[in-house]
Amino acid sequence: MGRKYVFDFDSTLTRVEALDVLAEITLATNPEKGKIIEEIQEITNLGIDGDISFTESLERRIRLLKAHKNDLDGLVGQLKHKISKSIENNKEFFESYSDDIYVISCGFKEFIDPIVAEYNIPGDRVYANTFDFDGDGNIIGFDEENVLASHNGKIACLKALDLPGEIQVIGDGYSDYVMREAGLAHKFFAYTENVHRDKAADNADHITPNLDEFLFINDLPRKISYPKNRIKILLLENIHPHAFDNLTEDGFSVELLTHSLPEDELIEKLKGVHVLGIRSKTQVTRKVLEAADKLLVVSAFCIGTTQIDLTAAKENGVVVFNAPYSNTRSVVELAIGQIIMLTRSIFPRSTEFHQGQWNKTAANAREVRGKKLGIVGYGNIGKQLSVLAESMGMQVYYYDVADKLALGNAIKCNSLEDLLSVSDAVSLHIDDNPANRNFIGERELERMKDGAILINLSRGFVVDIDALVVALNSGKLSGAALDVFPEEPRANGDFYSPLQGIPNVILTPHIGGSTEEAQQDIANFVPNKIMDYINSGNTVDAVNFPNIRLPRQNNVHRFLHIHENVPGIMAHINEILAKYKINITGQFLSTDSEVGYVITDMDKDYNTEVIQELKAIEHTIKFRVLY
Ligand SMILES: NC(=O)c1ccc[n+]([C@@H]2O[C@H](COP(=O)([O-])OP(=O)(O)OC[C@H]3O[C@@H](n4cnc5c(N)ncnc54)[C@H](O)[C@@H]3O)[C@@H](O)[C@H]2O)c1
Ligand SMILES: O=C(O)CC[C@@H](O)C(=O)O
Repeated sequence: MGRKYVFDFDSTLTRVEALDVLAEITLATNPEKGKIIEEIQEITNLGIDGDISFTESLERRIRLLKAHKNDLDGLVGQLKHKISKSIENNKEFFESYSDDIYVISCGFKEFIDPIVAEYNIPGDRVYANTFDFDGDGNIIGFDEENVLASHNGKIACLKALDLPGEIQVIGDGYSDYVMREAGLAHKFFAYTENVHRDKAADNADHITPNLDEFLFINDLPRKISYPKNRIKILLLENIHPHAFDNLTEDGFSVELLTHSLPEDELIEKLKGVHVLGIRSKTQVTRKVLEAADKLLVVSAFCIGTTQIDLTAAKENGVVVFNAPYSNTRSVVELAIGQIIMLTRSIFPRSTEFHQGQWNKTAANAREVRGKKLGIVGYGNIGKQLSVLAESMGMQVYYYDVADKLALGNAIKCNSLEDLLSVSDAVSLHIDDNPANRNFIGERELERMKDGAILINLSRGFVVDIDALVVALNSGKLSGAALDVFPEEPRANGDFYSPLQGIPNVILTPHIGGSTEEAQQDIANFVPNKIMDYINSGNTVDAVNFPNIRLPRQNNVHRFLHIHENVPGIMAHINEILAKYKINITGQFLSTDSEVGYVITDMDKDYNTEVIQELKAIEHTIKFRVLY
């Protein structure tokens, strides 16, 4: 007398409408294939939404299909590979609840039975239409006596079944919903994993984006403890749409905003959000991190992370990732372009021309070949610039606070002063450490060669802008290119800089890393880090957290425990695990001076009360269960 689960087949158990797949098979060589398939899909949708009678929809489609009995084997073969992802992942539910699961479909038993048999659903619990064949095996129609061939046939079918207990219907179409409307089912779950039909969703008791959510709501056995659609991701600052696609494809609920948000709005928007994605504008302050009680990850879809309070993030158990390499080549290419443009005084010539002036002159126009380029910060960007600049015939000098090996013929300088005094062009590529504020000021500019050029593609606060204005106006420097500024706006619009209007100064709005290639690469790299952490607990490449690379584990449960790094926590965790007689199959610990991160893998069967005890350990920051 327990609960019964009534599943639809097409677009619910499978990702597709089976007759559409059959059409692809039977019309493979038909020159009108595209048109006919479109027509079939239109008719399917009209039938599903109840806009034409189902019988009519079926008759019209079968006529267009021109299918043969032999085509059905091919169809079944293809459908086996088109089972909905979350259905495939939750075979355990179909095994454990086999006796309570029914399929009521307006499709055909000839292809449904062999598919659902693999999910423990026998043919006698599959209610569907059957084909009529002629003597040569051609499909010429269907059994018109079957109630499922008629309008609202599912209602008649379920009524005739007269199932005891609570009945829950899971389907994507209006014909599934009507069983609930007719009072024959207790609940209707609109299944939107493959298709979102407004009419079904609007009338549903629950919208279930996958089977995980359905099983979670009903507390049924399932592959993952917490459905991914419940994990909310907020992406700000116009992050490349590939990131949205990658994360939604993995099942997360993602919201994409084009701009950054100020502190108060961010706090409000982060309510219930588990992952925040930003670029360089959004300030993720301590106040934001302390208010965001659900937040697990902040991801910088760029290199710099000083916009995030990394210490506060760590103290709140929030892991921070970035993309340290993806946009480096784009920055280097821009730097090369700027070195050439400034050395040739191209921008003044271009500006004059735009104003109607033809000024053909060689004054202040030089080749870069043989000139000396001083690179400050010989990291991922500085080193690549070194190689490209050398290949253009420049002599490269570099200075870095860390000991860095020279690439090619580059010459290491022992002090910044040495580099400044020798370079015709100085390019800044130091990191965003706050100690680098006003790194280049009046004194450093004074040390530069007369007529040299300065390029800053690192961080705005690194250069004292007022001092630079003086150096440019006095002719001490012959040009400059700036892509980054001490204060940058949150969104596109008006912007003022005292550098505006000074000749031979190239100003760009922080676009060093803004190329299609870089943004696409970031949109693949960072979501992988997010998914790796959320799905398995990996913190490899986290910028503020002890790094753990976990082995892939099958058929285990995983506890993730983040705590303040004080003595005795590990022992305490293991005491509790021992008390509950938990069979540990793997345990990993990584700490830094502030936090400890312990991952424990264990056999699947355990007393869930252990979770409350582990959460209650003093100094616990965050606790998660994965399986
Ligand atoms: N304009 C853009 O759109 C854009 C795009 C990407 C990166 N960036 C910025 O470019 C900078 C460099 O990026 P990266 O990936 O090469 O970083 P990186 O960390 O690989 O390299 C930075 C190097 O600077 C050195 N350094 C730091 N402070 C120094 C100092 N005071 N004196 C000398 N050397 C110092 C470090 O030791 C390191 O080797 C970062 O600030 C980054 O945020 C800007
Ligand atoms: O794309 C951005 O917003 C920032 C680019 C750059 O400054 C970085 O830190 O990678």
